[in-house]
Amino acid sequence: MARKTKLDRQQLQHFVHLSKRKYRKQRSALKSLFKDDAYRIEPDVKVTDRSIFKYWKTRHRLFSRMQTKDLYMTRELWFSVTPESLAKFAARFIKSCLPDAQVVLDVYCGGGGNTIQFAQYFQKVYGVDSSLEHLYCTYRNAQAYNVEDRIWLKYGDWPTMSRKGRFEKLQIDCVFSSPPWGGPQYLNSELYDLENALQPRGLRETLQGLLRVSENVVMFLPRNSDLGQVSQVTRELLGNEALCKVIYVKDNGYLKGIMCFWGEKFYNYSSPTTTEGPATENVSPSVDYAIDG
Ligand SMILES: C[S@@+](CC[C@H](N)C(=O)[O-])C[C@H]1O[C@@H](n2cnc3c(N)ncnc32)[C@H](O)[C@@H]1O
Repeated sequence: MARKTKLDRQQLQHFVHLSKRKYRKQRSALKSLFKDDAYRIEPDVKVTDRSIFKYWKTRHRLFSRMQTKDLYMTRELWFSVTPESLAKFAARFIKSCLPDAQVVLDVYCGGGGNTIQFAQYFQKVYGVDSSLEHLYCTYRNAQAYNVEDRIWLKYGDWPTMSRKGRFEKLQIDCVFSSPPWGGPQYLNSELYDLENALQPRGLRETLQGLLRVSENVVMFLPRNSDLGQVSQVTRELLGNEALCKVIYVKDNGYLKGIMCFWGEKFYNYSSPTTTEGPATENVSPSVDYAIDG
């Protein structure tokens, strides 16, 4: 079947504001990406870049449809897409805790690992990223999962959007964020410093901005994150009695990171999930689980 490679008017609608005059340059760059069918990964055609070969070998863990469909990946996305099992877990857990939720915002949406899974469970998903190439990949990947009609992508720098109060009036039910961890060296130190190593802003500023959009916030953070900082920031921003649920998430038996949940509906929810894996640390005010997605 012929692949649709042109960006048409209907598709352009899903790139919020890009039809505006001030985004002329970005619109034309986006058209070129579509026209060139850029960053396409065909099933079973080996990647030539040796540095990403090990990621390519387990590509089905990133996107299960990579085995049968064309997906779209920049070099950076090979290292940073949330594995599908974890993205699915996050979407399902949020849906269980917030059954009436309809609108989710995915800040730092990358190649759509999370956006696509959210779109399977929620009516409308906004994705924000400062890389036009990544937004393009998100849209293409959403097409492979037939959920492109539910996603709305906004190009730009999140700290700037946050400062300007973008998304605050849109009645977002839950905001998810998977910020850059600063490359593979995030594991170099025993304890990951959430104020100084997290990109492009530290935990306090990031969480503060996300809480202005919704009272339900989820962040995907390194597994060696300093939970003392999580506790401190939670208390500072939400009061001494506030809680944050921290879930250790695994993919294929490997610990991939932690998911931090802020919002009453998350910590009052008792899930029928398994609790295997590393010993749970009771870092007040956090509640920890280990879950294999
Ligand atoms: C870890 S990746 C997100 C991966 C995503 N959850 C997925 O599954 O594909 C982080 C993303 O943040 C984006 N980013 C980095 N700095 C940004 C900024 N200042 N504003 C918006 N997006 C930014 C990067 O382009 C990258 O796509």
